[in-house]
Amino acid sequence: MEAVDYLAEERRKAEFDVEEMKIVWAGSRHAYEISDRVSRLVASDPVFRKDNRTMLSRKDLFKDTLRKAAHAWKRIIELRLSEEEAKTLRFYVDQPAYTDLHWGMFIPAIKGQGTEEQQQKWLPMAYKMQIIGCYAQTELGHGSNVQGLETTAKFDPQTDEFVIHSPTLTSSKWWPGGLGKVSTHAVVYARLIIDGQDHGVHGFIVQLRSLDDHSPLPGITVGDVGMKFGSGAYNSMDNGVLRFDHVRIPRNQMLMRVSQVTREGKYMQSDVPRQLVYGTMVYVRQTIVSDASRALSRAVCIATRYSAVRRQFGSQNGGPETQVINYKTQQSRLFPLLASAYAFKFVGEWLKWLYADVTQRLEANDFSTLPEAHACTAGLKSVTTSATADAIEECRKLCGGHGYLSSSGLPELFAVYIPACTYEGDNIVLLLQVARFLMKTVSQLGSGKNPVGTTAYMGRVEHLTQCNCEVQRAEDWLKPSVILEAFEARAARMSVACAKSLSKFSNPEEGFAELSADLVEAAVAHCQLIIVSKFIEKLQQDIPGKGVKRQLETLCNIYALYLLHKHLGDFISTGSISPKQGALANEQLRLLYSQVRPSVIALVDAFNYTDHYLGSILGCYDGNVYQKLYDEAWKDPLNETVVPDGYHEYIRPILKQHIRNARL
Ligand SMILES: CCCCCCCC/C=C\CCCCC/C=C/C(=O)SCCNC(=O)CCNC(=O)[C@H](O)C(C)(C)COP(=O)(O)OP(=O)(O)OC[C@H]1O[C@@H](n2cnc3c(N)ncnc32)[C@H](O)[C@@H]1OP(=O)(O)O
Ligand SMILES: Cc1cc2nc3c(=O)[nH]c(=O)nc-3n(C[C@H](O)[C@H](O)[C@H](O)COP(=O)(O)OP(=O)(O)OC[C@H]3O[C@@H](n4cnc5c(N)ncnc54)[C@H](O)[C@@H]3O)c2cc1C
Repeated sequence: MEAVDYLAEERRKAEFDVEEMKIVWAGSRHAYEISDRVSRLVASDPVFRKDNRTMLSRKDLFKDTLRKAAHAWKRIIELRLSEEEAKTLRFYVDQPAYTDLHWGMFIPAIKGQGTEEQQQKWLPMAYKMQIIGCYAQTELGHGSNVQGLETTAKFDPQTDEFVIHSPTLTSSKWWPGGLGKVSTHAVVYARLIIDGQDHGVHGFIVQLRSLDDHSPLPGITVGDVGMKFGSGAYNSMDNGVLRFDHVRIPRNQMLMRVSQVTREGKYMQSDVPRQLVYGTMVYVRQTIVSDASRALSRAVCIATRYSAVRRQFGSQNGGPETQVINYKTQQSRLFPLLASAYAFKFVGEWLKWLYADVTQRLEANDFSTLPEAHACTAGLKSVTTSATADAIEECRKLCGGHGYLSSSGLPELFAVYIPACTYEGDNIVLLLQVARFLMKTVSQLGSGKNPVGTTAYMGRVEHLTQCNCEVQRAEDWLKPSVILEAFEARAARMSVACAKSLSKFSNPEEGFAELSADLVEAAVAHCQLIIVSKFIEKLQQDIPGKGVKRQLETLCNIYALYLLHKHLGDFISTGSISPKQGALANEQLRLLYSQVRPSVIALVDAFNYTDHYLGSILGCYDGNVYQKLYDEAWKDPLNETVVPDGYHEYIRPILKQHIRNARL
């Protein structure tokens, strides 16, 4: 059999209806149709070509990004694309650009923190891209500690203006995407100072560049922070540095939904919580969870298809060697990642719902679910991005040597993805926020206030800290109630243990710092419980299509039992399960790998990714890997000449040195 036929043969083995699974993956038939149409539109447009991206110089890459962003905007207008279609277009264009921050943070910041009047003034211009904005929060000296920002906004009652200033080197804004070379405006986070009194960090709309010739306005120093990790990758983005030298803006450019400054310089707070100033981050963290499933599914699609094509060892009587996907070690590394991609997809959908719900409540001045929304977005952002970053690297290794080639698509995907563990909140810092939320929840148990939402399980803490797992045979691990209780017991016991240890410290903050590593582990256990439980909830829905639900059940079990195996120490040391039950879970996991094996190619086909989007020779749909790798090699600039540039200067003199030496 030719390499090109391997995937066709695999597709024949699928035990479910792939077309129906495509709809489940997309979220709805409507979303599937949009995704399918727009991905083909992008793939067939030469402006969106990206196969040469990693070869471009920084300047050429940046100009290419500007061209793509302008072309995308033109197509959005010409084709009258809806918001959903435009977002899908951005996703398939697959090149980080200033527009991500304009649409993803600048506009949401004004929507979430601006008054009605401010929204009416700024949003129409932003929607038409008559102004382009970014989100300027982080500084050279402070990122995680938002309260520690140094930029100042002093109110000048004489002129009814704020004076924005960078008092120190460390107060220089540093990192904001789109700031370096493109943004005309920014939402700038600065300390509000009135009459010498510091009112903490607030958001201000500041114009940075002229709308006529794009030059920085007086008092503004702005530029790009420089090359980042990897070739291509996030270097298409102009992450920027910005300093203010007493820049004046009108008073009405402070975002005033949360607090206001009057003409007389009086500081007033609305009855909305101060934390709404952080609202844009909650919004973006929620979108990052869905992005994790996209990046992970892309890497998994590449590694799965290649693993079915690649053969090593095991040839019998001159027959073909074994497909590497049939090695149990390959399966135990790859299949949990496939299951994780589906798990992150469904938890991302749920988080989107949670965010919509909290937004609706906020509009009605109900702030009760804000702390949970913060904890869920922070925790799930952290857990899904860390797992995805590790998984992309694992997929590279699963593809052996060829995974290290740029044309595999994996090195660039890794380089572009890993900052997700840092931006929108360093993952450890965010898990500590979840831990604070959990410790608060535990401390309130027994106070008559029942925990709700994702911490509702804590309401059964007495049972969960005493219950015994009922598993006696491997197949008992297939019961959703058994899996759920094991994950709930582990999470509850880890939180309770941390709370007990904390109570021994006379200074709770000192205790929190001392125990922070354990607290992070408790937070991870809680977040993994959320992901597992949302996957199980998804399966309670009506899911049509032959064999679709069954495949999803298998994936859900793989995801849960893989986590259980990986964190066996937690489960056993908390007494949530016994060592024997841990061994039975692993036995069941092996059986599940065999069960899902015939369908794995179809399960990655269900992502419905075009070859253009995947950007990988190893992952192409037809599986014609070797011919494509061979052809691609000859396109490298080094192969433009047979004898390389530099031969006469640097190679020939070495090769000929014996002649020179002989003459001496
Ligand atoms: C191959 C091509 C592929 C292309 C792929 C491209 C993909 C592109 C996808 C996406 C694009 C994304 C682009 C990303 C751009 C990045 C942007 C940024 O990074 S913006 C900057 C983000 N910065 C941070 O996240 C900073 C992190 N720090 C904080 O959030 C906070 O300071 C804190 C650490 C959470 C809190 O610190 P602190 O302890 O000082 O807290 P306080 O401020 O005192 O507040 C304490 C109380 O407030 C509650 N709280 C905190 N945060 C929130 C919140 N966000 N919402 C609600 N409540 C909050 C906290 O719980 C405390 O409550 P109580 O205990 O007092 O009740
Ligand atoms: C590609 C990229 C794009 C970005 N885009 C933007 C943007 O558009 N706008 C913007 O404003 N910002 C942006 N940022 C900045 C980003 O939000 C910050 O880098 C991020 O919040 C982390 O902050 P930091 O750099 O200060 O890390 P630090 O907080 O300095 O982290 C350094 C180390 O210290 C640890 N640490 C810090 N605090 C604690 C603690 N309390 N307890 C335990 N450990 C701790 C961290 O875990 C980490 O290991 C971007 C960053 C990147 C990389």
